[in-house]
Amino acid sequence: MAGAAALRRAARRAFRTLSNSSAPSRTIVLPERLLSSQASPEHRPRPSVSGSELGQYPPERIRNFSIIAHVDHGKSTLADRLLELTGTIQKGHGQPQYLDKLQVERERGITVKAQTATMFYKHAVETSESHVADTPSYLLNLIDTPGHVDFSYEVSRSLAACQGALLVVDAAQGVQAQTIANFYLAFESNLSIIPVINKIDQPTADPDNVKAQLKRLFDIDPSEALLTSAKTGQGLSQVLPAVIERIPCPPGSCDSPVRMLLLDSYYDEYKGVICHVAIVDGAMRKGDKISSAATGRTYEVFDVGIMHPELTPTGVLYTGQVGYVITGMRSTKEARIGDTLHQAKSVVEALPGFKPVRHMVFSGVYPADGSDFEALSHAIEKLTCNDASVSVSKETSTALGMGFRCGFLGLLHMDVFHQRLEQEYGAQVISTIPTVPYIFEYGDDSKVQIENPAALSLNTGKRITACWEPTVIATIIIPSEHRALLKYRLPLREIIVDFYNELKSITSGYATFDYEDSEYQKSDLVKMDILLNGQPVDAMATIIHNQKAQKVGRELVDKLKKFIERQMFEITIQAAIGSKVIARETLSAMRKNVLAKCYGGDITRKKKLLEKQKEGKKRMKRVGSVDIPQEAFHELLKVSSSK
Ligand SMILES: Nc1nc2c(ncn2[C@@H]2O[C@H](COP(=O)(O)OP(=O)(O)OP(=O)(O)O)[C@@H](O)[C@H]2O)c(=O)[nH]1
Repeated sequence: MAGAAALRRAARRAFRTLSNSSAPSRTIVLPERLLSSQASPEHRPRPSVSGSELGQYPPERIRNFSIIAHVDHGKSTLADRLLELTGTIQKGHGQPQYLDKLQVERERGITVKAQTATMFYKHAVETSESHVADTPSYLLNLIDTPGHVDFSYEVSRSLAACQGALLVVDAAQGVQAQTIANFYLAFESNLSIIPVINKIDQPTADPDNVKAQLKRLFDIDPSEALLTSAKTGQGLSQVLPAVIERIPCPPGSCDSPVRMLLLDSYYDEYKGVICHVAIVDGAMRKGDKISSAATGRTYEVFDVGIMHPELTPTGVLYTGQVGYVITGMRSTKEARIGDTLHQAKSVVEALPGFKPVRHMVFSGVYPADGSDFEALSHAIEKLTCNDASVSVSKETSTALGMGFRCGFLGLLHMDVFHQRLEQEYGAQVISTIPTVPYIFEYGDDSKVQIENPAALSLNTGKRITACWEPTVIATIIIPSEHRALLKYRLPLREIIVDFYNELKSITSGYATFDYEDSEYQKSDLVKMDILLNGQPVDAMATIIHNQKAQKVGRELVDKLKKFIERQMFEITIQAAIGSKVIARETLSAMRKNVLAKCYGGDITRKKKLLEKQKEGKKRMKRVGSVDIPQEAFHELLKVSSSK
């Protein structure tokens, strides 16, 4: 039987080899510098903005708005056009979706992180008496948000800094699942919603049909819809006037002590923790002392400014403005998202903050090489500064050593987190089978939430009396000629793998899907262990429905047999529930006498062959008795969740 350490080393190396060989090559795209001597004056970005300039924008001349939509309906492209229109970035800056700054966003073509940009815009107003055009200047804060359901937490946080939202809908696809979800997020936050029917340049665009959908589903007056093409620029000139005329200015008292909402934070290697804030009352200046309502700690304001669209120091931020502040915070544990920062020593009422995040999917994250644990720990700490919606706690696996149990908002979020760990911090990781949080109740009425199946001990002497699993309310839109909108309650476990892909494939890519978390439901669940040569591989334990266990167990061992390489000795692969083995496969040994064909006494040739055999032994030692490629975990999950 292989020792735990050997098993651990084996698993790590096998994962690393596989992940290296299967990793697609990636191109690093770095944001271009904006300033260009070629830019025409109206398109040249402002190199700096002074505090006195900012002081010319009282709340009445400020509008804070988000762009929300279903995935790919054109939010980031529309944001580009608005940034160009206001001269915030140079026209044809050569980098589409400018606000999608992360490498992972550029590679996947999706927004995962909400981004704010401050724009200055002169608004022409016709006065009723003289018809003379007046052009007061406005300060507009635009927040581009992600469309994918996993990142709706980013959307709801962004909306807290806004009084209005542009609800972008693709003119050909019409209202989709996330259009509905995002509409309700904005509606429940009491925001003024401006419908923007985008992509009207497409041959299949049908804006009238989309207007009818907006009326039917959200009671939006068709005359309120703006028709645009973020691609050709058609209709874009109406967007910012509508923002100014239809979205209210931010509330707040200019004369009160400063009070602001901490919207987001991230870690910069050179500057430390950078907090994005929305100033609700008063003003914040460089050198001021501010306190956190959550921790009570006081900090000095080292730098303050706006995102224009890069960090632009202004020395001050006034009521209603959105910008950044750099203090002496050392980690984002100090910068709690949703916290109220306020003038030190003043007593202020804390702002409502945000709903706590609910983690839908948990998975173990381990260093591919055990000696990299400290480096991985550092990388995770820095990345969670940038993505505070991930929960992290240390855990130890017999198979994989020391690592972390991380909670994510969904599978895409998990994937993106792993990719960012690799790309931004050079960490090579092994992730275990994602699982959902189950609740188990014991005979003594105690309950335990299980985020790692291996942690469910059946030998506590306590009898499990009930189990619950999380469910979601899924919304599926099938744009067939009858345009069906389906709503189902589904176990969360059933949708975390492949559900979306399968839905897309059976509807030829037309169906869209969104879900919101719902309550826990009672379920008949069991823990299934996978044993290799009699030793349970904790990282492969799963919790599944009892009635599926037999079938899934058989398929799991079958799959593993295909993944595990033959060794110099026999390997048994078993699936077991408690002490009962429900499926078993045997991988026969591979035998070879390397010197069998070596006649005569050529010692160098013999040596070579023996060296080669040593290599083989090394691999055997390395493997212990098990070779588990990373993909095996995902394949195993597919088996266990799709039956
Ligand atoms: N034809 C046409 N294509 C557009 C228009 N606006 C955006 N697109 C294209 O639609 C695709 C998606 O655009 P994005 O701006 O990335 O969409 P998004 O809503 O920000 O996407 P997520 O951030 O992933 O939710 C890109 O290929 C754009 O070039 C438009 O008005 N007309």
